[in-house]
Amino acid sequence: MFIEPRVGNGREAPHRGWIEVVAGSMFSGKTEELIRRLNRAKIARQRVEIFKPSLDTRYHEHDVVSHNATSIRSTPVQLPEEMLLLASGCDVVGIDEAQFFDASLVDVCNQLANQGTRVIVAGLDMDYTGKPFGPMPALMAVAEFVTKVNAVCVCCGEVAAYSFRIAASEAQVLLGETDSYEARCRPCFQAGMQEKTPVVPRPTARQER
Ligand SMILES: Nc1ncnc2c1ncn2[C@@H]1O[C@H](COP(=O)(O)OP(=O)(O)O)[C@@H](O)[C@H]1O
Ligand SMILES: Cc1cn([C@H]2C[C@H](O)[C@@H](COP(=O)(O)O)O2)c(=O)[nH]c1=O
Ligand SMILES: [Zn+2]
Repeated sequence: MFIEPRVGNGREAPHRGWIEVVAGSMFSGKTEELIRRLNRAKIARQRVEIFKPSLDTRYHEHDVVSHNATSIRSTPVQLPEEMLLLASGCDVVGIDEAQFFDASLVDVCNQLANQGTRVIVAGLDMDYTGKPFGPMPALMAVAEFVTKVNAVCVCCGEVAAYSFRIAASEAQVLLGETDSYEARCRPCFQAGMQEKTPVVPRPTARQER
């Protein structure tokens, strides 16, 4: 479990701004962990703002909702820059589904942290092909704290770090849940990807000539 960092060393003015990233596959508990940290900040009477990309309307227009139905009020935004205005005066900013934002999210998070805001970002580290997703790798590089969470493989019960797409689309962005994705461990993900790869017939000796 993530323990909230203490600020300052007692000898100088404490510095409060930093970036935390919660990354992992689908169903790994990223949103639950984000909500847990934000609720604790609220209990500590800190001013909290939560954002999500406006394209993610799967469960609710305004709420961030986990697969386990826990939820928290959020503001959908199209561009990361909108957060700078909307979050002015906040102690803590939470961002869910960060993989859907463009690269400017990294600058925006840095700006917020530099001005003293605690920024907590949750998102998919990899897309359905196993490639790094959107601004997530860059955010993990600049963050002070990175928590990687895993799901349970639906095929074998092992630790699942991959989101395997069972729907037919090859677009990088395809909103969905268990209808379109499965949490899978490395071997089960690889096996599934191999099954998807079309078999190219080997040329016969006659065709090779
Ligand atoms: N394969 C799975 N592995 C782990 N949790 C799962 C799985 N399928 C469904 N869940 C549920 O999803 C919850 C996590 O949801 P959520 O926080 O929304 O994950 P994420 O944001 O990473 O997609 C778990 O507490 C559990 O109830
Ligand atoms: C792997 C993958 C996922 N998506 C979509 C599917 C869901 O709508 C979100 C992830 O939500 P979660 O809170 O992490 O479960 O992302 C996608 O568009 N492309 C992908 O490759
Ligand atoms: Zn498996």
